[in-house]
Amino acid sequence: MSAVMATYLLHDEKDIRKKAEGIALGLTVGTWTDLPALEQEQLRKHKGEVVAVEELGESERVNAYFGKRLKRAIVKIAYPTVNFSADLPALLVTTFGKLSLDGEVRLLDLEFPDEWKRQFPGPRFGISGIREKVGVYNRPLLMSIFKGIIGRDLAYLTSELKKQALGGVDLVKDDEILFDSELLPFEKRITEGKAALREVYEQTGKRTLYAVNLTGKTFELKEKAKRAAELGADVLLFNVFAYGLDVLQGLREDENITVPIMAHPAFSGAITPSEFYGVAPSLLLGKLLRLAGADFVLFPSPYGSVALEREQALGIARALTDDQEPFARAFPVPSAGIHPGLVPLLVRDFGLDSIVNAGGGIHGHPDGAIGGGQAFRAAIDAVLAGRPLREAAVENEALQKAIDRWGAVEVEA
Ligand SMILES: CSCCC(=O)C(=O)COP(=O)(O)O
Ligand SMILES: [Mg+2]
Repeated sequence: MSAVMATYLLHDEKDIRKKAEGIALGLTVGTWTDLPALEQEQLRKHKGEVVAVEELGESERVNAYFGKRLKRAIVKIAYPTVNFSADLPALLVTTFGKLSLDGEVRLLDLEFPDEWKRQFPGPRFGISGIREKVGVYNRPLLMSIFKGIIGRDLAYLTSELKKQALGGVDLVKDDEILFDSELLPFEKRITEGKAALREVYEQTGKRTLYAVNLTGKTFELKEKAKRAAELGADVLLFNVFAYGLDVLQGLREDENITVPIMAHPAFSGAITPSEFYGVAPSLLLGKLLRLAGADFVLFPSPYGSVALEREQALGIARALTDDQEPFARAFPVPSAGIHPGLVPLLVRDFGLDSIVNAGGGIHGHPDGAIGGGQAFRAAIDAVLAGRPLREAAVENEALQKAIDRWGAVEVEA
């Protein structure tokens, strides 16, 4: 029988096995033992199965509602795929729909049969396709984020874009809080942004991509994205958790929108952080975003200003890049509060196939965005050459200034 396996963390259930059986039945056929034999036979192929129950110790933290630590157990339940259609809303409602409202229960993972998974698109471009677009194959990519753009005009945007590109970044993205305005209309950001980046390319030979924020009402997004594709947009930034995973998939699958998609984690913090509730980050930001078709996924790094536990951040990156999956690999983009002095940690943890991404760490450089980009590029080169940042900074003024400002973390070889 083809089934999706869900792994949950349950808390403080007096009889965990009974609770697990209740979930498996409640989310599939309803009652079971009270049914006549014939009905049981008819419903057998639809019935959820409790596959494992493993009791653990107490929770790490005190639960705010109960005011105490809670007993925990891992429970695995198999849901027959015959019960639901091959789309993410059906999957989520089956495995964690009303269950997400039912006390201290957290969804840790979903495992899919291969043939079921293959009904999803995965990233259109993935890591290798994006590398081809920027022509960079041998190092982590560098991305900067527009800051201080709200309330400015197109002339300001393009001059800031040029500075970031001149600093040597591979991509520049809109901040996720930049929405369309009269001063900064969507289509003009694409066309004028492209022209600005072409100028820099002609001057330096360095190609830089611009990720424009695709925003607005859900049912207008596709037309807007199609127009972006016609205008030659490089990348679409997308606040996927404000819209839903299925909207991302809809954009990815549209053959008139052959533009890479960069998923931003805004709003996912409403779902992932609790030890007791919600969905594990590796599943939501890793496995499901890749399944739905994100080419890049931003998430909080373990070191910056909005930190995620290291194991959780690594779990997201693993889910995005695991080469056993039948999908293109997606770029992990650990973000928030990143400065050049953190590059050794980022490369140690996320490797070459990742993106170093910074807003304040680029624009806050004493020499502005050009110096910021140069400092990051020098830091990346130093780490790949196995050199301590402070040693490399002796020959690189931009890196030295960044270290003077933010410090540097060295990592044991
Ligand atoms: C929480 S991951 C997204 C990071 C982000 O959107 C951002 O603007 C980071 O900016 P910073 O100045 O902290 O690099
Ligand atoms: Mg941001």
